Amino acid sequence: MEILTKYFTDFTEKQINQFAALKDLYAEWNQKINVISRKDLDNFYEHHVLHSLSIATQFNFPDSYDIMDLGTGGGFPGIPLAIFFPKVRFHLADSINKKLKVVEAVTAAIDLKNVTVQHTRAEDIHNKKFDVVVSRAVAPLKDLWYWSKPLLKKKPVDQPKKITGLICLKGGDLNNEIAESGCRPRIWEIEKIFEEEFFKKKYILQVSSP
Ligand SMILES: C[S@@+](CC[C@H](N)C(=O)[O-])C[C@H]1O[C@@H](n2cnc3c(N)ncnc32)[C@H](O)[C@@H]1O
Repeated sequence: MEILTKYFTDFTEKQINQFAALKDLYAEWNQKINVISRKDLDNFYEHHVLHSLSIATQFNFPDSYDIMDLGTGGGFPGIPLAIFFPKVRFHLADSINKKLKVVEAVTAAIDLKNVTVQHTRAEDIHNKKFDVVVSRAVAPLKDLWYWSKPLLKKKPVDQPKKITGLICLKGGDLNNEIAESGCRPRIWEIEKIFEEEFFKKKYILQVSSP
């Protein structure tokens, strides 16, 4: 937990309690349904929670936002972001239903009211639109953008600064992946935000809505 308060100093008591409860909840649920690797469980707050919250260091989502977490698995980055932005609505979708059982159990246990879940492939959602799609460790940028584009609200012409589009967490050498995607994402190096070794060569990418 200290690694969170090292970088974020304005949590409410409710947020502190919610973040603090996560580790035991995931340790317990992970024995039944594997959503995070055993090794990562030892570094749970750094590898999962802080990594997810890197997005919150660069984007201050307005309360009116609807955000989808595409391929949320056990709830990353969606659950940490939903705790961080308690008035923003988060829709966590995954194609594997049993992982969503973990999301439902965790959100219920910490009384996180701004999260909905959907068992679906992203490409099968046709009746919802979002201000932003977030995603971590799901697919190459090309596929993520292909799936996200129809799910995104159009960028209003009179609000050029509005935060829009696909915001995804990626690692390693991105040159080929970006070239193959045909997108021109904005890129942030997480190692410039958080000093821990884990964040070397990890990036936040944003492709704005058309
Ligand atoms: C490696 S896991 C990552 C889970 C989570 N985002 C995280 O970072 O811990 C990838 C997840 O993406 C989901 N997934 C892959 N393609 C998908 C799609 N087209 N629509 C919805 N979920 C998808 C998989 O079911 C899996 O749970």
